Amino acid sequence: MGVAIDIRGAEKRYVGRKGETIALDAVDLAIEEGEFVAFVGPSGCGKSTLLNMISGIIDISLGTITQDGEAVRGINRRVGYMTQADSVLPWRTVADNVALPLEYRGVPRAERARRVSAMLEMVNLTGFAHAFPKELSGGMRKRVALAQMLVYEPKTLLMDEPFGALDAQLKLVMQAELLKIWQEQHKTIVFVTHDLHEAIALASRVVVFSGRPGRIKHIENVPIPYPRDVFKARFLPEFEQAYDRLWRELAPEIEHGEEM
Ligand SMILES: Nc1ncnc2c1ncn2[C@@H]1O[C@H](COP(=O)(O)OP(=O)(O)OP(=O)(O)O)[C@@H](O)[C@H]1O
Repeated sequence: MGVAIDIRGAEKRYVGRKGETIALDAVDLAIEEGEFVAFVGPSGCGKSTLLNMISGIIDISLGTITQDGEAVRGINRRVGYMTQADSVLPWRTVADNVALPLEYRGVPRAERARRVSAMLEMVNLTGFAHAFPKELSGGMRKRVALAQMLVYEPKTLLMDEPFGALDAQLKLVMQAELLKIWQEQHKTIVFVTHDLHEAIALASRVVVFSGRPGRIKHIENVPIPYPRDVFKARFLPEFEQAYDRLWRELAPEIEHGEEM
């Protein structure tokens, strides 16, 4: 197993009307192939900025990010990205939404149909191929977004609070499904969340960012073996210990809020 994503001295400065904002400062992190890493930190510490830089949507100001040994320049085609707002189009059916990334890549129609139906089966949406997004529940929409991200088989998944809007029970169901997919398909996952329980239940490492400018403050290895049961994991003593350590690191950052 090698390094999937290598972040070295990463810095991001935004220049706006009010002057310059240092969103991220001197971030060093190597994410191994097949790892599940969670990012936590106060609002505005640059978590989304870092995902955007890994995906190549925005440029890095200083430092380097490499994916599979190659510097990320421009859109990074090796990652699948699920942002907070899902990209499900209301005028397309579920199947046509899932097919979208394959259409962009010029995959022929027959192969598209085959891959879309396999993907819908994987996310338990087979009976909804011809439904429109407005006919779906919140959880089903998330599954469409998940299928859309997975359909072109990226090795690395970037997920920015993908389950943030779901109720607690549905969140657990989606977490369990994601862990299953991660284990079956040997993906590398970088997962941003505000929910410490979610970070510990899913990730092998939890990275805590400080308030702005975002720096890595602490990295916690979660000593809970896989396969994990997200429903039961939180009752393990290892979970509670990890939670205590992480909360001690995170709480002061949240209390200080953003440095204005
Ligand atoms: N395009 C931009 N122009 C100027 N400043 C920006 C821009 N995008 C983000 N910022 C600033 O950079 C900082 C980091 O933002 P970012 O969205 O990455 O944080 P975050 O940790 O993902 O926050 P949240 O948890 O609230 O989603 C914030 O202070 C934000 O205001």
